[in-house]
Amino acid sequence: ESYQVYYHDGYTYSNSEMINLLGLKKLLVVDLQVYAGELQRTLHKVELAIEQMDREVQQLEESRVGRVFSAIKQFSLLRHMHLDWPQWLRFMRKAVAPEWQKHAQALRPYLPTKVDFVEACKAVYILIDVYGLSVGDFSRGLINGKQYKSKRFGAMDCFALARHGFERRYFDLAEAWFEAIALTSDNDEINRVLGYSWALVLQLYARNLLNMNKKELALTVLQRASTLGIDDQSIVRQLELLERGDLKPTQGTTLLKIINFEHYVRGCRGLFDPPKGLSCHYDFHTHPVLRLAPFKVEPLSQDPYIAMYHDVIYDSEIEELKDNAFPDMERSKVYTYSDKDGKDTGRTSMSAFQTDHQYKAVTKVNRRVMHMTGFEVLADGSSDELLVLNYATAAQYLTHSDYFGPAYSEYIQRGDRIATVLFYLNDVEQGGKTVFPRLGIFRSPIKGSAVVFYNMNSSLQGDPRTEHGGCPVLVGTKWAATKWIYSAEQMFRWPCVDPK
Ligand SMILES: O=C(O)CCC(=O)C(=O)O
Ligand SMILES: [Fe+2]
Repeated sequence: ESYQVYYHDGYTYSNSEMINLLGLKKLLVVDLQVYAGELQRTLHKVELAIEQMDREVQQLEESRVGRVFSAIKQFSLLRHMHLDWPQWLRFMRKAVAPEWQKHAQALRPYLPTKVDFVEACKAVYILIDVYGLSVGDFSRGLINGKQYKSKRFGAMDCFALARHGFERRYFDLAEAWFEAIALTSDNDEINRVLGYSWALVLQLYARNLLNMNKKELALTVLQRASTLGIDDQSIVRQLELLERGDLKPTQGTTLLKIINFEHYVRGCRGLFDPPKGLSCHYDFHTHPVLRLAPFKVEPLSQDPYIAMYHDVIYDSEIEELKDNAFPDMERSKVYTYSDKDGKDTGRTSMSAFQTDHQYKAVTKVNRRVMHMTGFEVLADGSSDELLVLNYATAAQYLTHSDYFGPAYSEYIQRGDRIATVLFYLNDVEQGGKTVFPRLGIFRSPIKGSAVVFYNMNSSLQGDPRTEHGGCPVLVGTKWAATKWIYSAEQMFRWPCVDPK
């Protein structure tokens, strides 16, 4: 079995990149195994030598008591100390399995960077914040009342997340993560091998408590250190400083509050009321083929027009789209932000554009978009290529608009994104809703359905009410496909709308 390691700009929290990371881990474990084997053989040799030296020391000890060292013993000791010991000193400095160490070191550039790691921490914090989860429950795999067996954080995970919160001054959530460490079943892990110490954990925990103005509790935590058998000078010092009142609390903060964050969160939690006064209907008219097979349309909003279309993409097409897109998926970009590579923490999905005619499913889906909307999508510049998306657990697309506005460089030729068709390619176990915060509308993904919405008003200006987002996936993964349709080509297809 061989594993290929791909190097690219960072690891997103995503299925395809986790597969790469797993491959890397397997390679490194092999290196470490060989290293361990060599270490064991070396250890065995050293132990044999120690045994022998111990025996010699015993015999020399007897000579010392009698104060008679035979000429042989004298010579042998002198030779050993002069010739053997420099060898042993050299031996101790020598690397074990150096070529395997070199191999492992060479893989270092492929390890996730600080940026990747911070983004992963952020993703967890966003999940907790958006869904209002209890850190204690979440860390043990209890999510909205459902116990997930394989989803448990270890002590090191909880500590890393606590530290992230502490460093970013999210003291309340950090406290919950510090507490979660105690709930893990492997909390002896800290202190082992890599030199993390309980002393450090307790100090940061106490500091965090102080910042939350819980000085008494902070003192208790530090005092507990000695009963836990932790003997560390820095704890004693911190205790003194705290008792003397020399440590002052730092002001905390909360997670970034984006525009309409409150509404976004309400939508993601499914707390909006269902739309009123709209009823489902069959669409027989948008295209002649619909007379035979009408679409099932569930309107969500009349103005701006938003509707859910049911059973508009077949399972076989879905499989074809996913299979073809998966190997080409890259971190999704955001074009309207100034960030130069387009990578944005607000959009953490992976995606790949699929050219029309690249394979049958794309052609069929594009044609269906035309039947659903009555818009042209195949003519040059009339739409973006179909974008197949995968949101891993915790991935999301924060609130945004799909239109660009007049500053868009191709505004004159292409117009703007008049409509969006978003196909759902699977059911998501928990989370992953599409939310329109300003309109109080949300929808959970349903495999085979699509949301269709018009982004522009009847005078062809971007309609800010169409602002929407893809909520973080809480459990499972989310597959979707987006078709963005541009206005210029639709000149004669734009439905007449009653200006009210
Ligand atoms: O994934 C979602 O629910 C939203 C996707 C979206 O907004 C887009 O692709 O433009
Ligand atoms: Fe969008």
